[in-house]
Amino acid sequence: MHDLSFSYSGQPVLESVSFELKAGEFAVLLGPNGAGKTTLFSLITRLYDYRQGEIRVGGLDLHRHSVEAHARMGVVFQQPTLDMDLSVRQNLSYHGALHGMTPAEAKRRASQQLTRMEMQGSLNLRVRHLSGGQRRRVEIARGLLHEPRLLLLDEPTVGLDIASRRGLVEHVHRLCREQGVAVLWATHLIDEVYPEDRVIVLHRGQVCADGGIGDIMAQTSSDSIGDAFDRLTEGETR
Ligand SMILES: Nc1ncnc2c1ncn2[C@@H]1O[C@H](COP(=O)(O)OP(=O)(O)OP(=O)(O)O)[C@@H](O)[C@H]1O
Repeated sequence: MHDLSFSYSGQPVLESVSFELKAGEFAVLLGPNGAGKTTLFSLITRLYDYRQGEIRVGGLDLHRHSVEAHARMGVVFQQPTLDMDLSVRQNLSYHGALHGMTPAEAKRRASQQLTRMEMQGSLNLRVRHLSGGQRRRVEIARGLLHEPRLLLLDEPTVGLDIASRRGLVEHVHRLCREQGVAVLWATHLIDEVYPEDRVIVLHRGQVCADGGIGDIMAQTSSDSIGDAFDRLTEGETR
């Protein structure tokens, strides 16, 4: 994205945000509450429209090629969006149908993605009967069903216990390595950052740092990544 700005009723929330992700890159969009992470996701997914700046997915401009650009991205929203009374299979089949897959193709891909998420045994279970961590994994499997180039996750570990949180962070890092999909993971939790991740720090609607952990520590003359974020966000990340 390039020079993206957005306001709610005249109140600026994003100011000239620019960054680019490469295939297979895991980028953490790190910012305290209210930094503008969800707003940024809402613009990429076109829940809101933007007038200033440009967003491209796989080279396609989101305004001019909306349908094709959306076919190239998978999204896990902050609030769960699975149908609780349908089975995992039915939730995934419906998503597959929306992306033009035949039932057989959707079934094959669902079983492949669920196996990757170590959830193959849950295909016929109702979502209501799954734990919070399992539901999140199903949402990720659904987000990857149509083989997008970009996977967006907005604070996907909210409400999960520590073990489920760690498991999910590990799973998505592995998927990113194995499938070459670019991942944009929004969070305010420093401990979800892996040493090799790229970190884009968003503070009050602006990107105030972008790079590897080592670069960001050097830029801020900090001894630890926690210290660096405190300096960049004036202590709002904790
Ligand atoms: N629909 C809206 N109308 C007006 N202001 C909004 C709206 N949604 C968000 N905001 C404001 O925009 C700013 C950015 O909010 P946003 O939800 O994008 O931040 P965030 O980084 O995702 O925070 P969180 O971690 O709490 O989800 C906040 O000041 C918020 O109050």
